[in-house]
Amino acid sequence: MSESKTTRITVAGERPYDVLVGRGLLGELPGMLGGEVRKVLVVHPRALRATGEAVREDLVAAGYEAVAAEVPDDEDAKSAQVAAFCWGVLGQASFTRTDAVVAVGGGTVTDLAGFVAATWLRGVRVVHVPTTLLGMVDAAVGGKTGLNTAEGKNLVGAFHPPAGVLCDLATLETLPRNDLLAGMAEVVKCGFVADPVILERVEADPDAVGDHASPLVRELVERAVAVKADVVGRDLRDTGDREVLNYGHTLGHAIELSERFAWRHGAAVSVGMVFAAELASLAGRLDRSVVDRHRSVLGALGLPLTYRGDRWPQLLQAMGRDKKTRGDRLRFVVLDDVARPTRLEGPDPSLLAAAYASISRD
Ligand SMILES: NC(=O)c1ccc[n+]([C@@H]2O[C@H](COP(=O)([O-])OP(=O)(O)OC[C@H]3O[C@@H](n4cnc5c(N)ncnc54)[C@H](O)[C@@H]3O)[C@@H](O)[C@H]2O)c1
Ligand SMILES: O=C(O)C(=O)C[C@@H](O)[C@H](O)[C@H](O)COP(=O)(O)O
Ligand SMILES: [Zn+2]
Repeated sequence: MSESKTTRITVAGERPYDVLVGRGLLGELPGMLGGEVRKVLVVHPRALRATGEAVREDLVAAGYEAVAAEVPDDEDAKSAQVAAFCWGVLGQASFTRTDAVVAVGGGTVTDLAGFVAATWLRGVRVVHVPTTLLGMVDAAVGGKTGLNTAEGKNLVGAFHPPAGVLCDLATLETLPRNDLLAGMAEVVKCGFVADPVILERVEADPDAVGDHASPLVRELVERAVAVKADVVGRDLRDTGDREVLNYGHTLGHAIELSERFAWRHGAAVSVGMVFAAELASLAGRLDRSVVDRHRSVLGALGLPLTYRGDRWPQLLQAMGRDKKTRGDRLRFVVLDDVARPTRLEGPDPSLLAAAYASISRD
């Protein structure tokens, strides 16, 4: 894990692909696009206009016909309207099945661009260039794509693995600290469900976690990508093992809807993990010390641990639309211990209310 070299993590599957972690990785883009590609759509958010344009110009200089699609920042990118705008650009430029999409941005942009690539002509190649920590450690890896609807988070989507992922750590230089720390919620998630060393590293030096240039951040990116690559390599389509990556998301996604998508995803997942830990403890499965550890690790990163008490009825309704729900039976990823994830199926409503009471505030 040296600072100068590039780390390659391969994701297994029908078409294995590489996630590269390092600095100055854009030169790898043509290799990841593959020999057949002639046209490339570069999808980027408004905030990254200069970066998106630089990527487009590099591709033109490398002999591609490259066009850009600038999309809104944040969750506004993940809508059917924005996907339709991208389809329009692809259609106007006559993209064929041997052409490709490149996503340059955070998780919202990789989710959108991945969905556009999954649906254009029923599937063209996509390469992700994540520019947020969350994008690098989670959203760009694994092939889940998604759009939000008025009723909830990621309710529309497809499984469409990328041809490759370039995690260029230099892009984190401009990322606001709050966004870096929100992304760390997903890193901590990987620690709780699979890799306890992540938790030990964060506990040992929480200040370094907020410094994008620290070697610790690089190690955490590599560890989290390794966890995700291992899980999605075994269960791309979320039929079993992959559910563990949804730890904290049942309540987390409901909070995002309740906040009309104004909260960062990682912040909502942070509260969701504390809730899941309390639930597991009340169900007699998880030791209190591990619940306390959730609060101390996430709290040390300045992530939220509580949510509004008055929103419980709406949250409960939104959780009914979670993808793990079967019929009217809510299902939660919970822990028996650190790195021992399991499921809690159809918990009693009083248990859910008690767990929520322990994380709610006025
Ligand atoms: N598909 C998956 O497996 C998966 C996994 C985890 C999260 N997600 C999704 O990812 C999304 C969250 O992603 P996110 O936290 O990256 O949010 P985001 O994409 O909204 O990015 C956060 C903000 O940072 C800006 N930004 C991006 N890169 C920047 C940079 N280098 N410098 C300065 N500003 C920059 C963006 O324009 C945006 O305003 C959610 O929609 C979530 O559902 C998907
Ligand atoms: O990759 C997965 O699987 C995950 O659950 C990772 C999550 O961090 C991510 O937020 C994902 O988009 C949630 O998926 P969903 O199926 O609950 O929409
Ligand atoms: Zn997530």
